[in-house]
Amino acid sequence: MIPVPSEKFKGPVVWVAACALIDADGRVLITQRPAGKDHAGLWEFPGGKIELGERPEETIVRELYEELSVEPCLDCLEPLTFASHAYETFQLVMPTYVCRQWDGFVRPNEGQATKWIWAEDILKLPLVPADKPLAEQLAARLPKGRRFLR
Ligand SMILES: Nc1nc2c([nH]c(=O)n2[C@@H]2O[C@H](COP(=O)(O)OP(=O)(O)OP(=O)(O)O)[C@@H](O)[C@H]2O)c(=O)[nH]1
Ligand SMILES: [Mg+2]
Repeated sequence: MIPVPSEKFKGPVVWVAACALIDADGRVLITQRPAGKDHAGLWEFPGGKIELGERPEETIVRELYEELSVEPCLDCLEPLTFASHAYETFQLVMPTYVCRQWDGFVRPNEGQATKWIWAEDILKLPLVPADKPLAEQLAARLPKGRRFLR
């Protein structure tokens, strides 16, 4: 069920871009928000706020390098879906991609925990509130057994 914002809700729209990296076996990278950030301790897909003048794909390339030292292939970012969620102070809109090709190895740069996990197991983690539909989409698109997108 999608939460409907109350009519009194006046918070700004915040645009964020996120990306599920998928490894050769079909596992998905998920990261834990570090202490000091909102939703600390909850799990999310790597990414961040879209800056002025950026395409969401460029945000992902920048954020994944800053946060994890990996460089996703810009042309390999495949749109998955988007999240829309009314937080208390802002309305999140978050285009979300998948990517299966990148340069480098995951090295968390912000002290955040990371996990490579099967899509269906993501739903067992405490997720940031907007992310449950994203995890459900991924679990639906990555078949069980051999887990390939198509
Ligand atoms: N990266 C990311 N942010 C998410 C997800 N789901 C979700 O609600 N958010 C929310 O989007 C907001 C912005 O994301 P962020 O904190 O990653 O932004 P950022 O990397 O630019 O961080 P900064 O503002 O500390 O530099 C946060 O309130 C975060 O909780 C998600 O799956 N990934
Ligand atoms: Mg971030």
